[in-house]
Amino acid sequence: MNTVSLSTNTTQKTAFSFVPSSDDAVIVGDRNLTVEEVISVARYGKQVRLTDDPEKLGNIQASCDYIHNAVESGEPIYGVTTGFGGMANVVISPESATLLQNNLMWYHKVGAGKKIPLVDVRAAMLLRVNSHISGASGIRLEILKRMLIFLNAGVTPHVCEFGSIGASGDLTPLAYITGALIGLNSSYTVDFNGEEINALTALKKLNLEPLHLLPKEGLAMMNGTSVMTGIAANCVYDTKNLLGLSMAAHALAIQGLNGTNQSFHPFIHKLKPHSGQKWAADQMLNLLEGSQLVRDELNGAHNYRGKHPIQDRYSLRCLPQYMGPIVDGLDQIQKQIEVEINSVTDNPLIDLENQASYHGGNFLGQYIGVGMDQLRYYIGLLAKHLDVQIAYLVAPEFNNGLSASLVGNTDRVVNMGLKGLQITGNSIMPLLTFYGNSIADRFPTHAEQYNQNINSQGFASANLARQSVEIFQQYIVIALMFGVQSVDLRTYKNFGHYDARATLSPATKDLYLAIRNVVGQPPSAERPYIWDDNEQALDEHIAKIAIDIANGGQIVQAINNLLLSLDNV
Ligand SMILES: N[C@@H](Cc1ccc([N+](=O)[O-])cc1)C(=O)O
Repeated sequence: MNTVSLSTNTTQKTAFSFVPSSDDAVIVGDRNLTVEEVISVARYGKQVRLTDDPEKLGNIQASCDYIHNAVESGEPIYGVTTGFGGMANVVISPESATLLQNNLMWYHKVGAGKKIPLVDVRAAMLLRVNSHISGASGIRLEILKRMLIFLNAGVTPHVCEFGSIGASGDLTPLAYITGALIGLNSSYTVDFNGEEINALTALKKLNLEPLHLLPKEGLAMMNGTSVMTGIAANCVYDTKNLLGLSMAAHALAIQGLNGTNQSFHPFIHKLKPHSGQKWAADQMLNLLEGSQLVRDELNGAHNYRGKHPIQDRYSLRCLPQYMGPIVDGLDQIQKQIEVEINSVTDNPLIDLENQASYHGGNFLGQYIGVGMDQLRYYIGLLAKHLDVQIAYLVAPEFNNGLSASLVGNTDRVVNMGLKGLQITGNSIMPLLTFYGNSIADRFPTHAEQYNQNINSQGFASANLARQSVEIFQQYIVIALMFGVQSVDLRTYKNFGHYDARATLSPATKDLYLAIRNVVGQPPSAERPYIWDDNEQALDEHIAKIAIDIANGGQIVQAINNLLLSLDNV
């Protein structure tokens, strides 16, 4: 994957570098967009085209005509011939109707904090076009085309992390996108294929002239959920990868612990048939199939194991029951995000058929606010489970014969193995459960002259979700490193050599190899992943694995089948 980090002091980190893709373009307006398509554009440079359906395109112009006529006739329409928000009692004359829209940009140039990742802004632009393609917003086709020119050329407006309460949608973040698109002023900046330049210079380089917004157009651009939804689409995509990697880390740990496969028997899960639970059980069976390290008891055998209990502890035995609600919950979140992606989220909305316009509130980002609260909660649950599994692996009282802290060379008495690594993990896991706290229920009570008196905090919730995803990308690395060391040690204990390629299930062997590859340490029969403490700097391993995961590299590709199965939970 052609991605490198493009972070500066003031841009939040998320790997991205624009490389236009030669794959078929994503078409906006022919059918609903999926999260997958949004990602292909936002992260992987897939080109975007507008539908050529004449009716759709005609409706866009017709909605502009509707607004034009309303202004001419002085019809009262919110935000077109009135002021904004709690000042919607102010009457705006036809002469001031254009000024009103351009002024809207100015008093929303109030963003604070760091810039959000470019991939989130790219997703937001795609979603804004997709929202306007319905012809209910009164915005010119020319502006939609301009957003696609920006997307297809890798030109991305800078947007700040603070400034939206997710109530009128993302007013301020979208104002930054709009200001750059129309070249309102040279203080708007963009990332032009890796270079930071002002919006006016960017327009020149693209052979575009600055544009003046017409009545309703500023409001149509800013009044919506596109930025928070773009962030949410990126987050749900990453979280599904992380869910897959969590399953794979558990599969390594189960093999390291010499667990049984019996707890995943279809008979058990047929009798409690939640779809997420069944998915987790089936996938765990796939992940363990053919392993020489598990106790193969699918035939109903229960073998006494001396001092060890006859059945596994809960973090192994109840894995499908614990994972199930998380799997189902993420699926539900993705479905809701996809509805939001394909929604018209501004106000007022124009009903061409009846030549009417309606005042409503589709800009309220509550689905995203609540959805991202839940996503962070699920990440916390995933992290907690992995933390338990690591604790299980390092404790000789419980780990079925492995060394304390998974020390490789036990003859070197000063070796403490993965003890420090566990503590790093312990320092992260509580943060992730903390991030699981909700924010959608903590909104300010007096927002904007009491007009936006309920608000979703969807933008903040999505920004927190991105942070949680990035932290979890570090945490999963630690779980995977424990998994790799544990299967090497188990292989030695049961077979007298350290090369787990020979003993792992085929489904986890690829992942194991990808990890060994990324850290530059191929498997060997002579020694496990970590032998003596002073032979490697584990922080370098953490960084390498984390980058590979964030970029969707070979470690994520190694579990591709598992990830694909998530589409059919
Ligand atoms: N989402 C608001 C639009 C809006 C509200 C407030 C403001 N504002 O500037 O306070 C601007 C725009 C509505 O359609 O009612």
